[in-house]
Amino acid sequence: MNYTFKMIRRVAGKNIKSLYLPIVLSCLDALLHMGMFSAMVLTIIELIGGIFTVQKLTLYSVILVLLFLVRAILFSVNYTQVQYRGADISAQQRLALGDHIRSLNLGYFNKNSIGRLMSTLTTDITDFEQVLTHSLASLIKVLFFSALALLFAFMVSWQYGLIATVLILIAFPLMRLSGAMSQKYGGRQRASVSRVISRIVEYINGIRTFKLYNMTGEKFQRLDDSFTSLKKDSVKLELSIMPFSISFSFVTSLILPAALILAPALYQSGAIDTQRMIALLMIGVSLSSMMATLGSLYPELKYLGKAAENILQTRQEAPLPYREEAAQLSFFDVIFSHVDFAYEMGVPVLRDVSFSVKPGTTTALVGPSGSGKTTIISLISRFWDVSKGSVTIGGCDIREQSPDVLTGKMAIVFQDVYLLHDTIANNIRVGKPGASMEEIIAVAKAAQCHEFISALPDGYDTVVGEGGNTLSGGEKQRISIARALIKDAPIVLLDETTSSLDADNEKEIHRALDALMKDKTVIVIAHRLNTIIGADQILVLDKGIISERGNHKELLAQNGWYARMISEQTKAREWSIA
Ligand SMILES: Nc1ncnc2c1ncn2[C@@H]1O[C@H](COP(=O)(O)OP(=O)(O)OP(=O)(O)O)[C@@H](O)[C@H]1O
Repeated sequence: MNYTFKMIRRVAGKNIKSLYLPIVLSCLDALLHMGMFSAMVLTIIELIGGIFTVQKLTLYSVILVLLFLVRAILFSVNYTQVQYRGADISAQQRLALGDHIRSLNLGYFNKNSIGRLMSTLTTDITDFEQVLTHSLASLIKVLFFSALALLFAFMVSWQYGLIATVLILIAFPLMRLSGAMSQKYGGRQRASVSRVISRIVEYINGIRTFKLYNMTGEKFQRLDDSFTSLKKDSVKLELSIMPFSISFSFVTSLILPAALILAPALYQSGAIDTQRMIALLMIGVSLSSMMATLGSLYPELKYLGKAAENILQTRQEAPLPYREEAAQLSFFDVIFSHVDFAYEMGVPVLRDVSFSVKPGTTTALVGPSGSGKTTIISLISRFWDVSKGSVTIGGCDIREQSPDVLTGKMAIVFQDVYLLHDTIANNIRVGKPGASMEEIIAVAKAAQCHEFISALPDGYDTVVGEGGNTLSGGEKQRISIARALIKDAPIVLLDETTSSLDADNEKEIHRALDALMKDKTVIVIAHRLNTIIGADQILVLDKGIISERGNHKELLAQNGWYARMISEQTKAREWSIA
């Protein structure tokens, strides 16, 4: 239990204070519960003793009603406070985790499935809130009440107190075992839940492909398998806890028969009077019912405590390091010096890459698929850090810069445009939060998308589907260029996408890109070589090495890969025109 408490304390941090009120109120409730219990015992004792009067009946009734009212008030105060604090804690935890996840190296997302992250941000945090606001307080109340009941048992009859203590001591290891099982198999079941979430996300994202290949329904085996394994792990969890829970319940349920046998025996031997006998029986009933609650609460708390462990694991992931007092970026050349990089140890992706890009110039990256072009862009934006060598901007090593500051200086247009499920205006505004409508329309015009946006029934207020599903590829692309334009960042990183567009769209996108690239430090991944003929510098990558460099003319003169590709693409164009 110590471990679970430690985990909860570490995750809760200063939120641990939220526990104080529910715990104090729960203990108070346990005391009042005990008061009601005593009033009932007295009533029964007096009824049996034949000394019950109307005055006493009135007195006990008033006491019981008052205690009931106070408990009801306490309960509603506690309940509303707990709901309020619980929602607050969840929101804080989610925001803090979201912030933390944003600061992590992209390598973290390679190692961890989306399902694991989603279940940490949803189920784990909700479960943690449940621990903090309900389960722990309930556990403490049960323990407090049981301790009081046991104390009374000793006061009424030390023999019964001793028997009840021995039974509880025998039952405790069983309870701990049920908790250990809950922790072990609960962890596996939680991992299964993560896998199911991953598969569902995969299924929804790929629904078009799955339909095309008739892989929907029962045929999407990976989804089915994840459901089956979740079912198995859930059953295993229940079955692993059950023997210990049942044994615990069996041993603790003996507390009541022990009272039923011992109380009359002690009474007959003259060791206790009628009142004590009745009190003993009532204590037996309460104690065994408290133990039954404890038997289910303890493994539940252990299961929920696992959520704290998952949250902590994510929080302990080290963010990208940077120096708080790093020099401010004011000059925006980009220099790669002898850069080596590998996503996985022993699999080099870039080797000894050196080049520089001056402000106001354009450098194009070309080369076969998998040669490392996107990786170069990812290193400039610090999605990853180099393994060897350095990348500097304005003379500063980018590893000293906070990722937020760095990406603030960059406008990035990816091949796969992601638009939020929001209005077109807000999607453009992502580039400059708080931008006015005039600014948005100005950049939309420059990005050649004002016309088609204005033609939509709701214009800039049109809500696009998540990922931008309701727009064409070219339209999404131009909106993403408008978003980059409004950011007006000094460095522009482009993954050019004209290959899948028709001629009109391509022309429009090029006009939009010209506006975006004007006077900036531009690095562009080019798939169609005819689009980069005017670039100041062209770097040809081959298996992570720069194999050719120069401008269009110089590379043609080198008569290497670039010259060959230009001639092939020219031939292909001639054929398509013919
Ligand atoms: N996140 C990743 N984890 C592991 N390996 C990766 C990752 N991203 C890319 N790679 C590998 O690194 C190599 C370079 O990939 P990169 O995407 O930089 O190539 P590229 O030249 O941009 O290719 P393309 O033109 O097809 O987009 C490839 O072998 C690729 O499989």
